Amino acid sequence: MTDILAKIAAYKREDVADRKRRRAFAQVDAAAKAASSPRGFKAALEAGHAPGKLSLIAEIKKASPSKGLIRADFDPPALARAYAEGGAACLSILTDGPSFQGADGYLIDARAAVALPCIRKDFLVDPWQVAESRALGADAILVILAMIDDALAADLMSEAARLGMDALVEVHDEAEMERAGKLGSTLVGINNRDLKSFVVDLAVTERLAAQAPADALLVTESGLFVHDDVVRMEAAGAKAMLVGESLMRQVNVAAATKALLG
Ligand SMILES: O=P(O)(O)OC[C@@H](O)[C@@H](O)c1c[nH]c2ccccc12
Repeated sequence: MTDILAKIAAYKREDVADRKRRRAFAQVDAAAKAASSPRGFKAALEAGHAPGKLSLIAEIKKASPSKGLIRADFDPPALARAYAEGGAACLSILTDGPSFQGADGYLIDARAAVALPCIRKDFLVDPWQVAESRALGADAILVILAMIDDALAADLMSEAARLGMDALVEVHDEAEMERAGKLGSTLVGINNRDLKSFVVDLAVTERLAAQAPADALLVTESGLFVHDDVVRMEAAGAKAMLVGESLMRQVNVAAATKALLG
């Protein structure tokens, strides 16, 4: 059986080919350059952490392949405002439709509702998508090393830099952490979830943090539910955290965000 990442990569390549047929690169690039200025995603994470406090990237996610529907009452601008009120430093917005019930419009609408920097949470397999992300207003992109080779990762990162965006380079094991270092990543996310098996284990961050590039800002991703998890991840060396499900399941998202931050 092919894993979910391979399946997603296959439909993304088709989707990008289709989008490229409908829109020339020059058009996307012009839209990227005309978009609202990047808000400084990494800078906001740096400014937001202190001893005893991790910066929060709060995720707007309706559904996922591992959990199915997570939140039925789904209003991205209202969620963005609740996260901002709760103390998030940045937002993450899923734009992938087939697996996460996301949409490009959710990024546009959530970002317009707040002043926080936003990362487009999607699966990038072509530099064309980086300019598209900026055109949608994204302040950062996600580079999932489990999905692509180093040459493509380097292309995505340089395209992000060209457009003034940060790149969050996501790793899940030692080999990927080594690749992140060689790529010169300064914003590294350790995903506690194995995207192939969906197994989540906070010990992944504890195991890999020590191997992170010395000058990188370390983000722990996935599977954080309570403040004790946050304390544990800070002790492991994380400076920021990416949290979706546990906050998306709450009725009062602002209060839950404050409680998680402690
Ligand atoms: O909902 P969680 O367990 O708090 O996880 C959030 C985030 O880390 C997760 O959505 C994520 C991390 N990397 C990804 C890559 C693609 C899609 C989703 C993700």
